[in-house]
Amino acid sequence: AVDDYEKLLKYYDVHETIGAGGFAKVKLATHIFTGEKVALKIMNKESHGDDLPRVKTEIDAMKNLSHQNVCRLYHDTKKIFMILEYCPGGELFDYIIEKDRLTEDETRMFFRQIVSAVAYIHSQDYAHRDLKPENRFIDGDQNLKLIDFGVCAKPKGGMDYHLMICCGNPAYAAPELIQGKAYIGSVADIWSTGVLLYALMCGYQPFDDDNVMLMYKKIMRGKYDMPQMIQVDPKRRITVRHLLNHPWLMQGYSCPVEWQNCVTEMSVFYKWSKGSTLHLLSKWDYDQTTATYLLLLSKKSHGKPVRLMRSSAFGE
Ligand SMILES: O=C(Nc1ccc2c(c1)CCNCC2)c1ccc(-c2cn[nH]c2)cc1OCc1ccccc1
Repeated sequence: AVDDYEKLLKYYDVHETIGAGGFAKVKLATHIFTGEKVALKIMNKESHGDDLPRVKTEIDAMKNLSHQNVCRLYHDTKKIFMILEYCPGGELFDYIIEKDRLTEDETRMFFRQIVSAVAYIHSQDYAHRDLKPENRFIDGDQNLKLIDFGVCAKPKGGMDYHLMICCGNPAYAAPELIQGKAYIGSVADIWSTGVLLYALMCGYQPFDDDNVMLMYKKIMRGKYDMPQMIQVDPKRRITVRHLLNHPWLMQGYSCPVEWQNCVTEMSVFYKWSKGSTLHLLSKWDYDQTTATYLLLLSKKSHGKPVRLMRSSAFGE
């Protein structure tokens, strides 16, 4: 690990430690060639590397996920050091605490980003399984970034495959998950996202109790009439697709939540498979495909919707 660290110092200036958790500590760093700030996550010695499946799960997942609301992994060295997207806003959890609770408009602004990230990872056949405010960081432009894919699942049999492992924070865990039943990861993610929405709006969790068993009873009871996300019956729970254009989420916005990243947006727009889109892009022919992709990236970096239109519907 020491020589790995030495190698890292050729490319990054490492600064102070800003956070330390169970598995790792996080230091601020600067990527020397670009001058861009990054976060350096260092796995703890004893729990380092591949003998901890969680680290491998997290790194493999982050390598397959590229989205404006998912924290980017830029570089990993043999599962000990991870160079990650810089999120100076810290945890959404702390943000809610210090603001007590958010206005409806601010909640909607954040929640659209939360739903966008969930829709995207589900479209890539990943279920996060530990969605909570602590796993959302705010970057320098008030964008939310989803982190911690340590317990995520990419079921071999696709998203309808039933999972068994019970994981995540009980306060955000779906009823079917805490009952130890076989559950569908993406459906359980919707429950957690519903609990998160409640916490954003109210400043406290819907099902809370110091006694975990009493909390479980509250979760099982459901306690709300006409719920769509914290719906106890997983079969009747709203799907993320229906969330994207839910009236409450559309209020004040002209369009449904964009969840595609640039490649998926292009493949849908051109009606190409993801594979051939990636192939055409990797040729860098500097033809209209290259232009479309680079201009879409530029739109995204300026916080504009990651969307392509056939007609000149963008006005001026
Ligand atoms: O960039 C990150 N954090 C971060 C960077 C700068 C600042 C702050 C925080 C807040 C504290 N004041 C200084 C400004 C940052 C990025 C990615 C990840 C990460 C991605 N997968 N796993 C971890 C973790 C990060 O941090 C952890 C943290 C540190 C202090 C508090 C809150 C959170």
